[in-house]
Amino acid sequence: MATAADGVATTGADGVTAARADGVAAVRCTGLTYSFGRTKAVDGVDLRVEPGEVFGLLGPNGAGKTTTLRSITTLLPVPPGVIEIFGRDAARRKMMVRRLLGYVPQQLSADGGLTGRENVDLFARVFDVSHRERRERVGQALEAVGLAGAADRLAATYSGGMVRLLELAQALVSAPRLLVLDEPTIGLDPIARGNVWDRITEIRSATGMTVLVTTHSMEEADQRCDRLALLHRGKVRALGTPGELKSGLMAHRRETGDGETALPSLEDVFRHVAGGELAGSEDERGEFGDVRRTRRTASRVG
Ligand SMILES: Nc1ncnc2c1ncn2[C@@H]1O[C@H](COP(=O)(O)OP(=O)(O)OP(=O)(O)O)[C@@H](O)[C@H]1O
Repeated sequence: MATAADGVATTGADGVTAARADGVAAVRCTGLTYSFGRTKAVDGVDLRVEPGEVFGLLGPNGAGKTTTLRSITTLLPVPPGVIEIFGRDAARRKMMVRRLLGYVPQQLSADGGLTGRENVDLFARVFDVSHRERRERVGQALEAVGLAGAADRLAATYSGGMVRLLELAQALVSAPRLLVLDEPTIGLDPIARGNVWDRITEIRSATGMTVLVTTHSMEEADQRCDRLALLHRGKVRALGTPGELKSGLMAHRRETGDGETALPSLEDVFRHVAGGELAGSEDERGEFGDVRRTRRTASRVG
């Protein structure tokens, strides 16, 4: 199984290989550590996300995924030399780094009392999109996520899937090079989930944008991500393409002769890596697979 945090993806958008030639990573974390009081949320994470890839961060509840994303997006303070975004130090050049990023947090970032267009326009102003370009960029972002027809309706009337797409448009309006998504499909039904991912995939293909995403869905991770890192208790426990992770576990099983010969699933890999903690779905830290959380994006807009 691939465990080195500096592994290189073998799959990705057409632009990836060329973009890698200059050796500058989209995201590079070196020994990222972050504590909340006595809780070490992230504990020495090394990560390298290549330009143009869809990189998934997985792990049980409390593994440190959101803290990692919030550090990368400069929302949490990190010392110089720990995080670089496209070669820029996130601590020393915070504003420059922020201009390269689009971020869709877990928490609701759309205002139900505004129309879809007004919501996206608000983000365009916050991200300092020039007045001259703003109208066109807002229209393009709404078009890219398939909300052009609903743009002038109040967001409060949107379905949960439409709200998530609106939040995606908000993050896209500044034309970021790195799109950071914290559980973009949580609380959505399978059709809405597929729709959100289809849009992300289309936009990535059209722009060559790098996507860093957290998800609890093994299926999404397997089908939609070029490479994955499994976080557990604040550390990277496994890293590689979905295929590498699965074949790595299969090879390990053969070596240890545990009798299981079928190709493991991604969930098997994570159970193997995180051990018994993933088994009890009632355990707050161990919950995995389909998260049975009650958060619903639509009701949050209300
Ligand atoms: N603001 C905070 N104050 C105190 N502790 C926090 C805070 N945010 C996170 N933590 C703790 O840090 C650890 C990592 O949390 P984090 O939210 O990064 O995990 P996660 O993998 O994103 O979990 P989830 O899948 O539930 O979103 C947990 O133990 C959590 O309780």
